Order: sequence, then C-alpha cells, then structure tokens
Amino acid sequence: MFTCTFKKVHGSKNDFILIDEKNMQRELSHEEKVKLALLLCDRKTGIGADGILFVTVGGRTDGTMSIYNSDGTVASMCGNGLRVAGRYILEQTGKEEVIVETLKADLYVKKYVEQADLPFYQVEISPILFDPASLPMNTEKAMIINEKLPYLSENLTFTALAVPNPHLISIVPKEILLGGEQERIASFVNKENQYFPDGVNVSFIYPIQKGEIFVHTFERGVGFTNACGTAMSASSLVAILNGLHDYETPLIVYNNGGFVKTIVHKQDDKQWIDLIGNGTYEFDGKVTVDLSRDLMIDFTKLQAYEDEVEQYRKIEEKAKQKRMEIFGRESI
Ligand SMILES: N[C@@H](CCC[C@H](N)C(=O)O)C(=O)O
Repeated sequence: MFTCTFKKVHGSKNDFILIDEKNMQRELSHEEKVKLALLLCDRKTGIGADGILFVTVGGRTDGTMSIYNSDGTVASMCGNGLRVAGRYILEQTGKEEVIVETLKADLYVKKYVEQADLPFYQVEISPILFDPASLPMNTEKAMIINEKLPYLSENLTFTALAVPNPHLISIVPKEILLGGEQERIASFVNKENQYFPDGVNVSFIYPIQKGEIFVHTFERGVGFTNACGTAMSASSLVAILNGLHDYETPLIVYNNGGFVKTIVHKQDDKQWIDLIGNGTYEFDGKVTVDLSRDLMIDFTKLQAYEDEVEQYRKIEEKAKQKRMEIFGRESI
C-alpha cells in the first residue's frame, strides 16, 4: 500500500497531480512512479490528469520538478506544470523568485505582478535547440524550419525544435485547424516510426491578428490537451520566425483552456522565452494505491480552493467567447 497527499492543479486547464515528495509515505522508484501516473491520471478510474508533477523543495537549487505524462512516459519539461510547481516552491520557501531544477535545465520562476485578479506566474523556457538530434528527429537536414515533410503532409510546412522537450509546429489556416489533419499527423509520429524515435508534441498555430495566436497541441504521452506550455512558447518563436510577431514583445496565446502571455527574448547569441499564465490550485487530496495490484484503493478531497477556481472560471469564460468569435465553436 502507498499513501500520499497531493494538490490537483492546472495551468491553462492542462491539469496535473502535484506531489511534494516529502508528503509521500516512502520514496518511489521510477517504475513505481510510472505505475502511479498510469493509475492516478486515468480519467475514468483514477483522479484524472494530463500528468504527475513530482516536486521537492530545497536542495542544490530552490527546488526540483519532474513530469510524468499520463501514459507513464517522462518528459524533460512542462511549461504549464512549472508555473504551478514554481508557485508551490515560491510559497514553501517564502522567496520572491526561485530557480527550479528540471531534467535538463535550471529554470527561473517568479510571481507576475501585473495580473491583478488572479495570480499569474512567469517561468523561463530554455534552452531552445534547433539541432534535429536534440528532439530527436532523424533527418539529413541541419535544421527543420518551415520545411515540407512529405511523409506527413503534401501541403503543410513544419518547424522542429526542442525547448528542450520536442515540438513539431505548423502554421495553418482555419479549415486545417478544424479538420482531422493534426490528429492524423500526431498519431503517426507518436507511434513507432523512423523519423521521431521518441515521439513528438505536435502543434498547429492559427494566427488571429497582430499580437495574438491560437495554439492547439497533441501532446506526446497524453493526446490532445487544453494547452501545452512549452508548445505555446515554441510556437511564439515560430510565429516570430514567420514575421507574425517580434522579439521582446508580449504575445497573447489563446488555447482551449484559456490564454497565456509569452515574450521571446534574443540577446546576443542567447534566446529564451518567458511563459506567463495562471498556476491554479483546484483542491488538496489524499490517495492510497496498491502498486503491486495496479489499484487505486481510496481518494479523498481534503480542501477545495473555491475562490481561485471561480476566478479562473471567469478567465476561461472570456477565452471561450473568444474561440466562439474566431471559430464559431467553444473548443477546437
Ligand atoms: N504539458 C506540458 C508538456 C508535457 C510533456 C510533453 N507531453 C512531452 O512529452 O514532451 C507543457 O505544458 O509544456
């Protein structure tokens, strides 16, 4: 039997079970964490989430975050997750800004003060890598920027980059965004294939107007999600590379769960992205599982964060209206 307390959280409705490792009855091996992700993230038989964020406070940096996708695979980063994990580490340390260790990089997080009604958090997305080996992607080319990939589509062009988890991104017209192309392409590259041996997150960008884009993502290890933070960050850079936006300038990125703000920085030879958005706590809970029998035994809600859930509901409502105006649908 294994018991732990957790927080159910979300960033743009990309939802997670956040577990502070100090609240676990005992340390879990990687294999046990995989099982826990499969059990708890299941939306029918578990608690339901896009992934588990394992967090520790203190250590070499102010804290650490690791992410297990709902299918049990491990990713190197999670932008929406880092906003909530960063918030948690900020609150636990009482600091104004923190550095969080993730699998491949130490990343900067702070509270974003311009947002009055609901606290927003700003997280650093870096490094940004175009070398196909860093995704990994098998190709002869040195970089994939607005390239046709005939094995995926005859018409669309794609940009491939790692931030540092892998993203394949295409700018598309409305009818393509609303059609079945994204699911077909994403399903192909996330099954066994010769081009993306570890799979890849696939995003479609729809440019709304100057300063605004919509991003829809099929996440590796999850499927379509309401939003993917690293994908929205990578898509912001892709928008700039295509002349749709400028460096050092805020961009509003709408998604199926709300919106975020991004700023892509370029200074000398260094590039990084600020991802700014909500980091919402929904409720605290306690769960008991039997990992040897792959069973969730018991799950109790301990405390609900009704005020912030209600505040977020207003943001969500506005974003829904925006999607209705643009696409004539509440969600994509
Ligand atoms: N939702 C995340 C990304 C989670 C990892 C991703 N599915 C992967 O496997 O690379 C985000 O907000 O960035």
